[in-house]
Amino acid sequence: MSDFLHLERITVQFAALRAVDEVTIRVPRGERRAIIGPNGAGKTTLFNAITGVVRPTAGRVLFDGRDLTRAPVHVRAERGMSRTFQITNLFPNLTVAENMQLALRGLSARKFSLLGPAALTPEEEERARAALAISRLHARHGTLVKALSYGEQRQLELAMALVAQPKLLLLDEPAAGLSPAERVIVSDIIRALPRDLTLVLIEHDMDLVLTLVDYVTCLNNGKMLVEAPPDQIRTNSLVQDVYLGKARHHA
Ligand SMILES: Nc1ncnc2c1ncn2[C@@H]1O[C@H](COP(=O)(O)OP(=O)(O)OP(=O)(O)O)[C@@H](O)[C@H]1O
Repeated sequence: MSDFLHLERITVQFAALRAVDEVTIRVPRGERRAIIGPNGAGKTTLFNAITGVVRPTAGRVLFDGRDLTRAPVHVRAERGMSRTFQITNLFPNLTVAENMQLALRGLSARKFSLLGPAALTPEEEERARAALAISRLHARHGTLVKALSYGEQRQLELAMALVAQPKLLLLDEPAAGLSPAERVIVSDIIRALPRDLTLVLIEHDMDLVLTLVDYVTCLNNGKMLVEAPPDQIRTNSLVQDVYLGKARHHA
């Protein structure tokens, strides 16, 4: 079977720094993949190269049978990529439902209408309802975003990414800044996502991430360090060295 997402020798150079250095990753359809690595390893830059925020200096991004290396962000979104961000991207003075409506507008040609916000079609209503249900926010649809807990705001970001009905969902540190109880909720939500949805996620919390994914790519200094299933990553001496090495460095 051909790879669903194939990053082929991706290099991203910022002046003298190679933030990503000839990284090749193949993710089959339906796989859940984590990208881990210490601070500055190149995880976010690689994510940005996948979604089109950053143009690789060299290499190719192949997705669902197409070469999207030069495609702009919106074309990748149309082809089925959706992502969440580390920083929150919501409208705090609008309700959950209104934020969902704006996410849907962003996907629709009607976003350029001069006639003001048209009502959602029944099909869009159903998509919003389903995305909120998966993200366990269906009971909060009339709540202002600023009245949500931080964890619920992260759940709403997930719902806004899901409403696009993506084929590939990219999650940028979904558990960052969450309390232990909120982490449990978010990881349960991720675990319960449809199995045919391909997931790539960056996460610093190694204990959490290793329970969520099928396969792990560990980067260090922009380079591929190790690729292995979670149980092998836990005991891998190279991975332990880069994490413990950084921990000693920061101590
Ligand atoms: N736009 C940019 N211009 C210059 N250097 C950059 C830029 N973006 C990232 N870098 C550098 O590239 C390297 C990789 O950064 P990146 O944010 O991809 O790492 P990361 O693994 O996501 O780190 P963290 O876990 O801290 O978020 C770092 O040295 C960073 O300072």
